[in-house]
Amino acid sequence: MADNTTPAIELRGLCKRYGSGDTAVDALKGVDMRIAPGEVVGLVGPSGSGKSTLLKCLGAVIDPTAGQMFLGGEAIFDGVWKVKDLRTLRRDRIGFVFQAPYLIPFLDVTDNVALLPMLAGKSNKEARRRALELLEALDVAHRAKSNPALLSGGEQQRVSIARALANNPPVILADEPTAPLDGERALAVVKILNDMAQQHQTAIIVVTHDEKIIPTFKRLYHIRDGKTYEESVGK
Ligand SMILES: Nc1ncnc2c1ncn2[C@@H]1O[C@H](COP(=O)(O)OP(=O)(O)OP(=O)(O)O)[C@@H](O)[C@H]1O
Repeated sequence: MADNTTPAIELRGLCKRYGSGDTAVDALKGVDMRIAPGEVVGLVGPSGSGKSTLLKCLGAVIDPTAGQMFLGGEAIFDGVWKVKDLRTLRRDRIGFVFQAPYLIPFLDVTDNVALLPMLAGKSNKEARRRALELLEALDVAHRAKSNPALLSGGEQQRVSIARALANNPPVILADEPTAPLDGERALAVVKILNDMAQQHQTAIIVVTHDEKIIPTFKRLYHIRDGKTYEESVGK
């Protein structure tokens, strides 16, 4: 990453300890990371190495124990949370894509995507316009009025990506987003994430075990025993 860019995400010495005393587990032991706006990086590591813990800290779902986290140059954690309203931080500044799409079954596809902008204060009409624009971009607009359960796995995952992008967050955290998809669909999802990152200058971290997509990352972070190691693949 170029040194003169303010990173979209920066971690300095991030630590997470679960529990205390004899049973304490140090899941993150001083993690450093810098990710530029528009960059998509992979995060790989064996089971139990700390991948989920890192995403949960970054997503403000759990509290780190020590270290610093910055979003767009702003310290959001520095030993303690520096932002008062973590719910708003999660809603407006971080998009999540999970292994399972977790679409709401009683809302149609458009409303699944429009829900977050509505919660963020957009009018119904504006939120639905934004949702349709994203569904169009993700090539799933023909399913806009469908019940999500009727979509294929690949279509559902594209809808969940549209939902993650709906509030235009500067950061997207994707946890095994291609795990249930076959090779072609997995690569299509990675291409969408890369295109979206470029178009919107979104920084994206993709946690993955998926051998099909690992070679597509220009930068990979390996995590082992709570420490990260960077690999520049230089595609
Ligand atoms: N709530 C918790 N309480 C105590 N220990 C935990 C908790 N969550 C995770 N751990 C421990 O922290 C370490 C890192 O776990 P984490 O789930 O972050 O790994 P991971 O790399 O995501 O693993 P996987 O690929 O299997 O999902 C492991 O030793 C795990 O047992």
